[in-house]
This record gives sequence, C-alpha cells and structure tokens, in this order.
Amino acid sequence: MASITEYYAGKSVLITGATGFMGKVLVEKLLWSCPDVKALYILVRPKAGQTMEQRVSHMMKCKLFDRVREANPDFHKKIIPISSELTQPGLSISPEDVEKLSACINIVFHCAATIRFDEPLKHALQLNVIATQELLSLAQRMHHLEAFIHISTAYANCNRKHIDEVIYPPPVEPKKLIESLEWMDDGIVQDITPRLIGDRPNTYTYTKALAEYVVQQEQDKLNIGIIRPSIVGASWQEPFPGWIDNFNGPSGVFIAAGKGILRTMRANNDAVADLIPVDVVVNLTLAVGWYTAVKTYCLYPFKAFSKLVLCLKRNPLEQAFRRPNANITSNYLINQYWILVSHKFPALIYDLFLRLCGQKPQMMRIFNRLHKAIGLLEYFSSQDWEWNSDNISMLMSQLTPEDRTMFNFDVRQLNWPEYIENYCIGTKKYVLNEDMSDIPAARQHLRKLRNIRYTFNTLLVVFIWRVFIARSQMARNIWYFVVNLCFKFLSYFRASSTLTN
Ligand SMILES: CCCCCCCCCCCCCCCCCC(=O)SCCNC(=O)CCNC(=O)[C@H](O)C(C)(C)COP(=O)(O)OP(=O)(O)OC[C@H]1O[C@@H](n2cnc3c(N)ncnc32)[C@H](O)[C@@H]1OP(=O)(O)O
Ligand SMILES: NC(=O)C1=CN([C@@H]2O[C@H](COP(=O)(O)OP(=O)(O)OC[C@H]3O[C@@H](n4cnc5c(N)ncnc54)[C@H](OP(=O)(O)O)[C@@H]3O)[C@@H](O)[C@H]2O)C=CC1
Repeated sequence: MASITEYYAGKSVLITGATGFMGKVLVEKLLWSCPDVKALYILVRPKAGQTMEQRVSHMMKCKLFDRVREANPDFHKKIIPISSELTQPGLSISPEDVEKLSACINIVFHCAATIRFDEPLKHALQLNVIATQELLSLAQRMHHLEAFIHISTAYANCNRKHIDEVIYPPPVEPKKLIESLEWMDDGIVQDITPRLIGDRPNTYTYTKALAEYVVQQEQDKLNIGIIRPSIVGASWQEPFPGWIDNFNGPSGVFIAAGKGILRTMRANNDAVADLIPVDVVVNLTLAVGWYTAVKTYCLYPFKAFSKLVLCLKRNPLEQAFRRPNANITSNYLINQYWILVSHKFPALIYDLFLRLCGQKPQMMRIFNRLHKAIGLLEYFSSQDWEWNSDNISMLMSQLTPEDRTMFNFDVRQLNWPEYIENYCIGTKKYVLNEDMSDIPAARQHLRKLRNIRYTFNTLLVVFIWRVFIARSQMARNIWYFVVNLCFKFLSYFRASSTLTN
C-alpha cells in the first residue's frame, strides 16, 4: 500500500468548511505534508460583506499558513475556491463548477456544519442534514471519487452512555422529518423542538446523528468514512503548538476564567473534558481518507484535563476583571451559591461603580451571556461517556513508521499539562491577539487586583464588625468568647512547647 503522502500525490480534494477552525488546519496540513497533492477545491460562501475571493485571500495570509508560505510562496495556486452556499438547493454551485468537480475530485472531506448549540432546528437540519444529502448526491456524480469522509461528532449519540463504532438507528427518519418541517412555521418548530430532540441536549447533536444516518445510507454506492472527534481544542504540535482561533467549547471557558470573570462552573470532577487537539483530528482525518479508499468504518478519540488556573496565572490575559480562580463543582446548589457570590455580586458592585462614574453599566450583561454559554456546555462537562476506539488502533497498525510520525494521532504521547499551557497561550495570542510582551504588565494588573481584594475584604470585616458586633451585646459576648478561646489555645501551645524544650 502507498504511504499517506504518496496516496495524496496527484489527487484532487474537495473540502467543505475550509474556512472554519478544523477546515483551515486540514488545508494547511495537506499542503505541508502532501506537497504533491494536485488541487484543493474548497466550497466557500461570501460572508460579512466580503466576497469569496476576499475571504480566501484573507485566510491564506493567516499565521497558520506561515510554514507553507515559506516553503512554497505559490501555495495559493493549489487552492481553488468554488462559490457555494450550503443551505441553498444544489448547494448553489454553478453547473460549470458541478461539471468541473464531477470530472476531477478524488476525495471529499465534509467539515462544514453549524456547531452552535442554540441553532433553530430548521436551520441546523438544513445545514447539517440536507446539505450533507446534497453533497452526497454531488459525490455520486464524481467519476473518480475514491473516498467520502464525513466529520461527525463523538456527541452525536450522547444520549447513550457507551458508544460503539457503529451508526445507531436515527431518532427519526430524516426524510420524514424534513418533509414535516417544510410546511411548519418557525414558531411551531420551536415549540416542538424539545419533544423532537428528546434526550439529546441540543439541535446540534440531534442533527449530527441524523447526518450520520444519511451518510450511512450511501455506503453501498460510495466509500464512506465517518470521524467522530470529541471536543476539538488548540493544536498540539502542528503547524505550531497552541493554534486556536475561536471561542467554542473550552476556549471560551479558558478566556472567561483567564479574564477572572468565570469563577465557578458545573462539571464532573472525575472526568472534566474529552479534549482532543485539532492537529490530531486532522492527522486522523487524512489517514482515514487514505484508508477509506479501501475500507469503511467510523472513528473517534478520548479524554483528559488539568491545572488550568495555574497556567492562566503564569500567562495572564490583559485587563482581567478579577484574578483567575475558577472552581469546578458537580453540586447544583454550590454552583448557584458561587454564581451569586463570585459572579453576580461583583458584577453588581462594578456596575454600581460604573454608574457612579457616569458610565453605562455592562458587567451584568456580560455575565448573563457567560451564564447562557456555560449553561449550554454543562451537559457535556457534567457527564462521562465511554467510547469504543478499536478502529483507531487498527488504523495505527496499518501506518508505515514514517506516516506514524508525519500523521501522528497517537494522543498517548501527549503531555497534557504542557498542552494546556500552550492552549492558554494560544487563546491569548491568536484568539485575543494579545502580545506576550505585555505579560509583566498583566501580572502587575493581577497584583493590583489582589491588593484591591485584600483591601475590600478588610473593609468588609470592619463593616461587619461595626454593624453586627459593636451594636449588639450578644454579638459582643460571642466575640469576646471566641477571642478568649483563641487566647487560651495560644497560651496552652506556648506552655506545652516550653515544656517539650
Ligand atoms: C472552570 C475551570 C475550567 C474547566 C474547563 C472545563 C472545560 C469544559 C468545556 C466543556 C465543553 C464542552 C463542549 C462540548 C462540545 C461538543 C463538541 C462538538 O461536537 S461541537 C463544537 C462545540 N460547539 C460549541 O462549542 C458552540 C458553542 N457556542 C454556541 O453555541 C454559541 O456561541 C453560544 C450560544 C454559546 C453563544 O451565542 P451568542 O450569545 O449568540 O454569541 P455568538 O456565538 O454569536 O458570539 C458573539 C460574539 O461573542 C464572542 N464569543 C462567543 N462565545 C464567547 C465566550 N465564551 N467568551 C467570549 N466571547 C465569546 C464571539 O466570538 C462573537 O464575537 P464577534 O464575532 O461578534 O466579534
Ligand atoms: N469544534 C469542535 O469542537 C468539534 C467540531 N466537530 C465537527 O467538525 C466540523 C468542523 O467544525 P469547526 O471547524 O469547529 O466549525 P467552524 O464553525 O469553525 O466551521 C464551520 C465551517 O462550515 C462552514 N459553513 C457553515 N455554514 C455554511 C453555509 N451555509 N454555507 C457554506 N459553508 C458554511 C463555515 O463557513 P463560513 O466561514 O462561511 O461560516 C465554516 O467553514 C463540524 O462538522 C463539526 O460538527 C466535531 C466535534 C467537535
């Protein structure tokens, strides 16, 4: 069998979602490790006032492509953008482009999706299921197609505790659901959504489960591979450690904790997050693409976590609201207590301060958004799943030693504390665009916040003393009793240590 690099040489690859987090890393890795790949066709839509061409040219200037640009300044010639809006019939690809793609594509990587947890069902269905169906129809017209790789999620079947490498029966026949929702207005769909998604937490996991089934239906006609990554985080090694460009999942949590806003979160202390670096997922995806040309199956990865707050203190973010100090608890009431004391109370005080300074209050609004976002993650952070991953071991055993290094997806070699440190630095540098040279100033700011906290606590104690103790005889008696007791203890310890000496 050819090695992975040899396999992709001379191949034309179609990628959806290439402007997204994972898609960009996939494009970069293909160009870097498979320099003889013939062409990368990417489906792109105009967005936010930018044309397709402007978006692609902007994307190629991104720091992520530095090493590829250095090795081959003309690398952009291999990237061929195709205008496409996935929510439109026929993916709104022009007939000429359909012809072109049908004639040349060898491998399809389908990464595009809406990954929002609060997406209205109709839109999530349109993009995650109907667009997948449309892409599969297009794939069937491709004369030289060798593999169709669909990126799903490990949480597509999160309503189960143990998840095997199989496609489970869908919660509903996708075709019937699509037909029924077609005539309903958005209000009715919104009302029935909770009943439809049943024991899944959101429309995202529900529609991703339906998409897997839709893909499986084509397995007799196409060589299909399905990948189920868990929570995809910053890069481990490639193209450099810590690459991340979004607020999704853990990144938003790290940033909110680093800025001192997030102080409490509901999570299962034993199994915090099934985090997987994006470069590992991309290496796996390319290996699956190579292997699927021969065989069909699905795959997914694993779990770990640790000392985040220390990393955030070592690499502080600029202008933090408070010092990073986030606690995890699985207890609902304790979490609510800390939300009140550590989130809402400081926000109220700060907003009061802003009002007194004649400024618009803003902290409560920020916290309300944070609570919504964290609330949506809670389902995933408070539970544990067991995943079967025999296919990963099997695939690893098929790789040549060179491929095992070049397309490494063996996370057993990953040093998690080092990875989390790079992840924190990555969110600082690449998501928030903060400069590392500002770290001394950020540390100074944290010291200032600590002093403010000490001063505030001292004033609070004095206040309590004045209000409750100095004005009540009973409080005074209790106070004297406590002080007396402490004094006696001290005298006892002093006496006993003198005796032992
Ligand atoms: C405490 C100790 C630490 C413990 C660590 C534990 C970590 C556990 C983490 C558990 C994560 C579990 C994730 C499970 C993932 C499943 C995996 C997948 O398959 S799928 C993949 C997973 N999928 C996901 O993770 C999707 C989850 N996200 C969503 O569904 C939505 O973003 C939303 C509903 C949360 C907010 O909607 P909405 O309010 O409408 O807000 P928009 O989105 O429209 O953004 C508006 C603006 O705000 C910006 N911004 C956004 N977030 C944050 C943030 N946290 N902060 C700051 N800023 C943020 C954003 O950039 C934008 O800026 P601009 O462009 O306007 O300038
Ligand atoms: N991130 C994660 O933690 C995980 C992700 N996954 C899966 O990985 C895949 C990629 O995720 P990720 O890269 O994080 O997601 P992103 O949100 O970063 O990227 C989504 C991509 O889909 C494209 N897209 C969305 N809507 C349309 C549309 N209407 N027409 C054309 N293109 C569209 C986006 O294009 P545009 O730039 O134009 O918006 C973007 O390129 C998804 O299938 C997701 O389900 C699975 C597990 C975890």
